[in-house]
Amino acid sequence: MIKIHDLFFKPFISKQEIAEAVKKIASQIEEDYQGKTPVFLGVLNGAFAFVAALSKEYTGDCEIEFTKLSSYQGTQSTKAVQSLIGVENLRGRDVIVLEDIVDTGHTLTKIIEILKEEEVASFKIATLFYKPEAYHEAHTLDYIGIKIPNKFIVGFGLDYDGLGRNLPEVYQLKEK
Ligand SMILES: O=P(O)(O)OC[C@H]1O[C@H](OP(=O)(O)OP(=O)(O)O)[C@H](O)[C@@H]1O
Ligand SMILES: Nc1nc2[nH]cnc2c(=O)[nH]1
Repeated sequence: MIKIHDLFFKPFISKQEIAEAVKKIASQIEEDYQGKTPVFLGVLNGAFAFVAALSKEYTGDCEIEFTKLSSYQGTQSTKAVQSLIGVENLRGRDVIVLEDIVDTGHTLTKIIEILKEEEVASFKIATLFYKPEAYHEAHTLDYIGIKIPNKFIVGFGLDYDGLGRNLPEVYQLKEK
């Protein structure tokens, strides 16, 4: 068990399980994008670890870009998702959005809205972690690493109030 700020977290997803999920997504994308050069669009800050891991497993040509939005404060999602960094130069490109986690889907919905405005050629969504019980948006997720229950997690890019992103495995909030 670990303590971050005021909360306790228990080990939940191991390094090996994460590595396997990343490899699975990389090979699915490779199969679907043969002969193409997709742009991996990482959603900062959380997706940095997933983008780094996935891009090292991906053997085809690809470009890597980042966008930054923010919806979480503490352990609660807020509805107000704001675009902070633009997504320039994506017009006509095959974009794959890389998310560390899809929870309520508010962040994703905003990103999709932006991608449509940018007139990309195509886009797909890849997420390392997915909370099906929390997701109520319409868009289908194309590549899913690991489905998890609707409980707050930290590690492998995901933070609790700024801390925990550097943990190499994932921890789940321990209920009192
Ligand atoms: O599906 P949702 O409920 O919108 O939650 C998913 C988003 O929440 C986290 O980002 P956050 O807004 O916490 O910013 P961060 O990546 O900088 O930590 C995560 O990285 C996703 O982008
Ligand atoms: N750290 C963290 N960020 C999130 N953003 C959406 N869901 C989560 C979660 O479970 N943990």
